[in-house]
Amino acid sequence: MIRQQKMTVVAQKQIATNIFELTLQGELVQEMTPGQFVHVKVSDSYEPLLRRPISIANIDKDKQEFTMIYRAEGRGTQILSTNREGQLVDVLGPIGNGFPVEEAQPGQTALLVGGGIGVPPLHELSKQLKARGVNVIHVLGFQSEDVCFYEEQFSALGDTHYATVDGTKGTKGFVTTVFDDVAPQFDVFYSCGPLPMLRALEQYYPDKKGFMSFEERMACGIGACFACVCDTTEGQDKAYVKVCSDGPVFPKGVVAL
Ligand SMILES: Cc1cc2nc3c(=O)[nH]c(=O)nc-3n(C[C@H](O)[C@H](O)[C@H](O)COP(=O)(O)OP(=O)(O)OC[C@H]3O[C@@H](n4cnc5c(N)ncnc54)[C@H](O)[C@@H]3O)c2cc1C
Ligand code: FES
Repeated sequence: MIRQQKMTVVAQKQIATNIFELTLQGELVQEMTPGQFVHVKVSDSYEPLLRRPISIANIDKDKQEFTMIYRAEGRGTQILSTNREGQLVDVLGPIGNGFPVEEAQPGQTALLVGGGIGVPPLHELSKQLKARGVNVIHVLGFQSEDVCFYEEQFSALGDTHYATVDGTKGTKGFVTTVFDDVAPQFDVFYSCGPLPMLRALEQYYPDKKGFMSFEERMACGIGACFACVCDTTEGQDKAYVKVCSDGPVFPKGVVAL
C-alpha cells in the first residue's frame, strides 16, 4: 500500500561526482521490494511543487532503513542533497511493481544491466537474488569513472563489468560493448537505464526472458495524471501503460521502444 510519511535522515553522503547516497528511516520500509521507487517532496514550500521519483537502492527491514542513490542535477535533487542527519523528508511510497525476483531460480544465472542513475535499484535486486541462490553478473554503464559508485558492493555480490563512454573505467563504449567482449551466459536479465540502452538490450537478446525498469518523467506518481504514459507493442491488452502505476518494471517486449 502506498503511504505518505515523514522519514528521518539517518545519513547523507556524496559518493561520486554529483552522486549522493541518502539513508532514511521509517515504517514505509517494511513494505518495500526491489525495483519499486519513492516519490520525494524535496521542500516544505510549494516550490518545487512536483515530487521527484527515486529508486530504492538498499532495504534494511530490521533497522527500518532504506537507501537511495541519486544524481543532484536539477533544482529538486540539489535541494534534496542539502538534507542532514535528523531532518525529516516527506516520502510517498513504496510505488509501483518491482523486479520479479522469483523469475530467476536458485542455481540459475541472472544478468543485471544498468546505466547511470538506472544502476541504484539493481543493488537491492542483486542482494535478494544472491540470497535466493541465484548467480549474478552485473554489467554497468556510466559516462566516466568519476560518476561510478558502489563498486565494492556490486563486486561482493557477483562478477561486475563496467563500460564507460570515455573509457576511464572498464571497456570504452556502452554496455553492449561488454556483451561483445565478455559474452555472458545467463538465464534471465533485469535492467534499468536510459531508453537507448533498454532498446539495445532487447535487440541484443531477443530470445532471452528479461525485465526492464523505465525512468519516465513523472508528475503525480500514482496513476492519476498520464504524465508517464508509454505506448505498448502490438498485441498487448492495453494500447498504453502508465510507468508509475503499471511499472516501472515491465517484462521485455511490453513497452514499445
Ligand atoms: C521510477 C524512477 C526511478 C528513478 N530513480 C532514480 C534514482 O534512483 N536515482 C536518480 O538519480 N534518479 C532517478 N530517477 C530520475 C529522477 O527522478 C530525476 O533525475 C529527477 O526527478 C530530476 O529532478 P531534478 O530536480 O534533478 O531536475 P529538474 O530538472 O528540476 O526536474 C524537473 C522535473 O522533471 C522531472 N524529471 C527530470 N528529469 C527526469 C528523469 N530523468 N526522470 C524522471 N523525471 C525527471 C522531475 O521529476 C521534475 O518533475 C528516477 C526516475 C523514475 C521515473
Ligand atoms: S506520473 Fe501521473 S500517471 Fe504516472
